[in-house]
Amino acid sequence: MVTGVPAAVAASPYVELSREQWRDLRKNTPLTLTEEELEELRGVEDPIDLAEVTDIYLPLTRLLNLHFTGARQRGAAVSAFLGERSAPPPYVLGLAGSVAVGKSTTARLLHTLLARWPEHPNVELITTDSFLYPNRVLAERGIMDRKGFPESYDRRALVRFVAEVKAGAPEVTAPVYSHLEYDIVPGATQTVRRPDILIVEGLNVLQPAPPTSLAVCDYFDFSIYVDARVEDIRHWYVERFHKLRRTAFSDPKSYFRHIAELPEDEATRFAREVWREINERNLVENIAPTRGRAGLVLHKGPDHSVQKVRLRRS
Ligand SMILES: Nc1ncnc2c1ncn2[C@@H]1O[C@H](COP(=O)(O)OP(=O)(O)O)[C@@H](O)[C@H]1O
Ligand SMILES: CC(C)(COP(=O)(O)O)[C@@H](O)C(=O)NCCC(=O)O
Repeated sequence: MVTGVPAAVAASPYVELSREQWRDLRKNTPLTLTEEELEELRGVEDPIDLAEVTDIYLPLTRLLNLHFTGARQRGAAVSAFLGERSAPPPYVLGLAGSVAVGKSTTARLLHTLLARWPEHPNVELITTDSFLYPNRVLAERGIMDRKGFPESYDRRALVRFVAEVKAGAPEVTAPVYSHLEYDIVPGATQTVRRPDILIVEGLNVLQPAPPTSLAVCDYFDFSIYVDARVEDIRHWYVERFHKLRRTAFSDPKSYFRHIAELPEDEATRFAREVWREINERNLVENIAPTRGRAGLVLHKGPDHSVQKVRLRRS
């Protein structure tokens, strides 16, 4: 095979690119973040490095910018046909993957990088945890240990939210979930105001719709699945748990404040159990089976660096 040419995956709509092949597709996309800005963006939680931004995320924003432009042109063609002069609808980008695979980190980076393009300065981000049922409802239904499974979400409210944004509503509001309190915050809302791009990040955003209704992914212009080996994700989950134990869990408002006082080995045991009984099950049963629906799959190695990219051609 000629090197540099992406491999077509046998009997699959994807082309597979190595990290190097993908990196070269950055072409002349300018570097839009300095080391200082990256520092500001990553905060204490995200030790993402600049090479990862330049090699992986800049080519990705170039692809998304081209795709966005194509979607706008298609929208304009339909408007011309209808003789309308309406504003173009927001471009909706879905971002899926396991708990702890790095979805929030990827979403935050894309948010910042995409907003630097003149064609789409107004980027909004919503995470599907906003549409989890409050703990009271989960407890009433006996599914407190199923948080993150499809049935723990108010899926109709989520679909309605994205449908309204996509329809160009001037203001659409969503509830707010607090990871600290491990619950929906009563009365709190966030508002999305006609963005150029809406990023919808969550475990189950690629789940197909039940018969006779629509799913949130029916409104996506493009979608990304963040992938890694289960053993690596488990390790990141436990590592993040310990990091949180030293920081957020010691807050008196934290749902997990009792964990901050546990000895290290007991906390590890607890984190592994939550991983195994909730998050890994959800990954295997519900999340991983949706990977083949994504427009792009980013496959990470054990150090979080993206090693392989699969891009759907059709
Ligand atoms: N590119 C990266 N480089 C280094 N660490 C990362 C990267 N992406 C995520 N992480 C770390 O992995 C853990 C899980 O990432 P996070 O974005 O919180 O996952 P999710 O939103 O999928 O639950 C966090 O501790 C985060 O800091
Ligand atoms: C809040 C989550 C369900 C993720 O929600 P998402 O925004 O992906 O819809 C997840 O982070 C979570 O809390 N899972 C429950 C098990 C656990 O505590 O790890």
